Amino acid sequence: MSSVSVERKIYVAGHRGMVGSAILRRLQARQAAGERLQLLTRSHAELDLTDQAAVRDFFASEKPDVVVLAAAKVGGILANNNYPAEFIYENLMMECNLIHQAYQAGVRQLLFLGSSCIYPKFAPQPMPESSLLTGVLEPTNEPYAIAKIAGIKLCESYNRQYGTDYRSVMPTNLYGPNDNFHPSNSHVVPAMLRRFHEAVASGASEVVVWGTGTPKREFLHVDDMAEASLFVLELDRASYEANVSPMLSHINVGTGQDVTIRELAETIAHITGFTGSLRFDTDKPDGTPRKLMDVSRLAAMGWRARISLVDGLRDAYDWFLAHANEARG
Ligand SMILES: NC(=O)C1=CN([C@@H]2O[C@H](COP(=O)(O)OP(=O)(O)OC[C@H]3O[C@@H](n4cnc5c(N)ncnc54)[C@H](OP(=O)(O)O)[C@@H]3O)[C@@H](O)[C@H]2O)C=CC1
Ligand SMILES: C[C@H]1O[C@H](OP(=O)(O)OP(=O)(O)OC[C@H]2O[C@@H](n3cnc4c(=O)[nH]c(N)nc43)[C@H](O)[C@@H]2O)[C@@H](O)[C@@H](O)C1=O
Repeated sequence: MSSVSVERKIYVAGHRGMVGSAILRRLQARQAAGERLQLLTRSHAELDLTDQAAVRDFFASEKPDVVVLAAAKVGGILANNNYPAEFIYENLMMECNLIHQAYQAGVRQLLFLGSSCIYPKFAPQPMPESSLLTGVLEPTNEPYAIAKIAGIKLCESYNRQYGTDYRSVMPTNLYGPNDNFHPSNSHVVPAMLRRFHEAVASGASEVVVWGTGTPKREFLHVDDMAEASLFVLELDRASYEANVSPMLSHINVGTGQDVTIRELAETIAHITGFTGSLRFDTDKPDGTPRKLMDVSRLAAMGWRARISLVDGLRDAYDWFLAHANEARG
């Protein structure tokens, strides 16, 4: 007897962003290999996800089976600190609209992307999922973190009350193709790739690095993140539920290894060919001293990161060189 697979209609929200585009690339590759998938996307200009009525109409007419929520107001430490109202308002609105309207339209499965900044500033290291809501948050990104925590709790609440299958992954700091290379609003990896590249091009003898250089961060290449996202989304429900609980259902995604910001700067100097000196601008915030993910929950489910930091940074830099004119920022 031949089995006929049912075509799934998957809506990737935020498909033009770094993570959404990486997830879309993987899904398109599977589609090209013959998998029965219908991929649904809308740019920000076509559908403003903070607009409740527009999101309601979109879900009512398109009725996707699965939603990947990779759209968000995103930025580095300074952007979070400078625009707290935008970070809390836009993220809460997008999450409420998408999760509620997905439920209303009968969406079976949804994957919400949060962030490692949901954990307390001084959480135990590495940070297990259970450290959520056990302490005070890092002030530079508290509004964004509160919105991300609300996203987790929205998914859990709809699951508990309505029996939906809405899952959450918490990525560590990400980087890779399609990143935002804005000089001041971006995250540290794209900011440094650009700044060191420009220093080499201009013959500058010094590059400024924000903060003291002592904070530690864990970095995951976006292709690993895309793979992990689809891995979690597609785990059968019994396996997923065996590893989570209804009120602690999110899953950390990372490499389980971190480096200091100084070490990151030295590695990026090497990759870009910068041989001058580093100057640490201690007027800029350090943020959380350390945020290393405990990735044992995801490892127990069967997924591990594959791309090393050096290989991943080279790939991101190659992408930047090839797309210098069109890169965001
Ligand atoms: N980058 C990182 O280091 C990390 C990211 N994450 C999370 O991963 C997810 C994806 O992040 P990332 O890909 O880096 O972010 P990007 O900024 O690269 O992409 C975000 C996407 O969301 C879209 N978007 C933003 N606002 C709206 C809106 N009002 N309506 C419709 N679309 C909108 C953007 O469109 P447009 O650009 O046109 O506005 C963009 O396509 C987010 O949830 C983020 O919080 C978590 C941890 C680390
Ligand atoms: C993903 C994560 O991203 C943010 O938190 P963050 O981890 O602090 O991320 P960041 O990449 O901006 O900085 C990491 C470290 O690097 C240092 N640093 C040095 N030089 C530059 C620099 O040139 N740019 C930036 N941005 N940082 C620099 C910087 O001072 C800090 O010590 C939040 O949005 C948070 O909400 C979130 O989710």
